[in-house]
Amino acid sequence: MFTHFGKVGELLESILNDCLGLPLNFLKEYNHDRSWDFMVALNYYPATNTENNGISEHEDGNCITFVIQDEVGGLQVRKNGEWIPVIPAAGRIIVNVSDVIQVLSNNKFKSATHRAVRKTGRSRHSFAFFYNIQGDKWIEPLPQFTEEIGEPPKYKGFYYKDYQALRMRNKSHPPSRPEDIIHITHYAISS
Ligand SMILES: O=C(O)CCC(=O)C(=O)O
Ligand SMILES: [Fe+2]
Repeated sequence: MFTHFGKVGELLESILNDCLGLPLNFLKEYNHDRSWDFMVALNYYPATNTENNGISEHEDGNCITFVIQDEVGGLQVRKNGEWIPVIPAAGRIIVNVSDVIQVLSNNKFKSATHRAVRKTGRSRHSFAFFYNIQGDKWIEPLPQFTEEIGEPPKYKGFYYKDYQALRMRNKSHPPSRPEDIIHITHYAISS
């Protein structure tokens, strides 16, 4: 299954490549190392009356994420400030664009803001596959979305592993102030 997801990721990446108008196989060649891909199984226990967030609002830090949720549902995506429930259906795979694509495309494609909300009295299970990029890759807005079209870059460049380390630190040493949690905006260039 893991290898199949990697292949589906490559296919989706090639579709994104075309949608972004990049040269043929550009993303495939840029992101050819599959060793940082990973998959997790998630269990969410029934919500209580006081707490129901299975996983709070966030964007994923990788390239493309696949989510498979069970029939209980609960995944929600934010669109124009509203939370839209992702209705579960057998065989359905949800695809989220994540932070690396947002940076490379200089915000042409946005990283999906999503969360999982537990239902009162129901347990929920999901899988997430993170199609990733190797840690030593330098990530910055591509010239096709900046200098070639006269747009300023919206992000400073960074090594992917440094961003991942900062995100891990969010978890191992959660900052007391929510505004100190590291998001991709950490690298944003204010205009
Ligand atoms: O459980 C889900 O439906 C989503 C999980 C998720 O967003 C994540 O692990 O990043
Ligand atoms: Fe996520």
